[in-house]
Amino acid sequence: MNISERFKQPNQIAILIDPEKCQSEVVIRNLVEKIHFSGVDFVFVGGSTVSEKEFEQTIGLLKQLITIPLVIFPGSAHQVSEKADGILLLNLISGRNPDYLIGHHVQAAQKIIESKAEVISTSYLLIDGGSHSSVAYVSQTTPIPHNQVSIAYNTALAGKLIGHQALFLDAGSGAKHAVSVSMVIAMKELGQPLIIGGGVKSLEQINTLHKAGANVVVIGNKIEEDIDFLLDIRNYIAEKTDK
Ligand SMILES: CC(C)=CCC/C(C)=C/CC/C(C)=C/CC/C(C)=C/COP(=O)(O)OP(=O)(O)O
Ligand SMILES: O=P(O)(O)OC[C@@H](O)CO
Ligand SMILES: [Mg+2]
Repeated sequence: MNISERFKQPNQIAILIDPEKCQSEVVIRNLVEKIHFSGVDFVFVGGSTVSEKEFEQTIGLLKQLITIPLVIFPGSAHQVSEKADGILLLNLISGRNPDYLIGHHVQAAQKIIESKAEVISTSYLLIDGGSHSSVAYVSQTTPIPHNQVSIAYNTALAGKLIGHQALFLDAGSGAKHAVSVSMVIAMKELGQPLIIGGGVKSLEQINTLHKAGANVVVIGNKIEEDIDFLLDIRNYIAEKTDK
């Protein structure tokens, strides 16, 4: 099954590895071992302020170690690699910065074709999560207010009409509040694979987002703070599979 087909499955989890924060080989090996044991569905790799060298080192090692789909979640054109299985070709359509609507894409286009990674064109909406996120800062864009479901819906609808294959709502790394259940439920109507991230720190939140219709819940910071959360995730996945 290719990645865009996999994204349509329910109740999935992706772990985000930010190369900027994961430089030691020992740390990465240990993390990958726990990720495999946990049974999560994807590893996403990317960050808003990653250097090319950090990115290349991390993706090179991950490619050797990872047995589940490795998907690039790039913050800039230099985060493209032939070593990944897929790449989220993000369009930051909650913002109005042309660099994040088409600029980085032009810079990356040749490298993406050469990489042969599966390209998943993705509407990327930044939703206010109660703290100023790195993505908002780097992209110099303003997130959609947390409770403005109709603005988010119309933005995502435009992305779907443009032809994007997936929809990613991100409250921003380390958000105080994850994307709301009412926003997730509203977005489900669009019938696109729905990826939700930012500020998810508990199994309860994962479960609530899954029940609301998120196909993929992305966890970044929580694993950086507490790697053993992957054991809790393992139990969560086992329980879901039993049902
Ligand atoms: C077309 C290509 C190849 C790149 C541009 C892609 C676009 C439009 C990106 C959107 C904006 C952006 C900067 C996204 C970065 C996404 C990401 C991986 C965020 C998570 O990590 P950090 O924001 O680094 O989190 P921390 O602040 O915790 O380090
Ligand atoms: O680090 P956290 O808060 O889990 O966020 C993950 C990701 O969606 C950020 O772009
Ligand atoms: Mg970062």
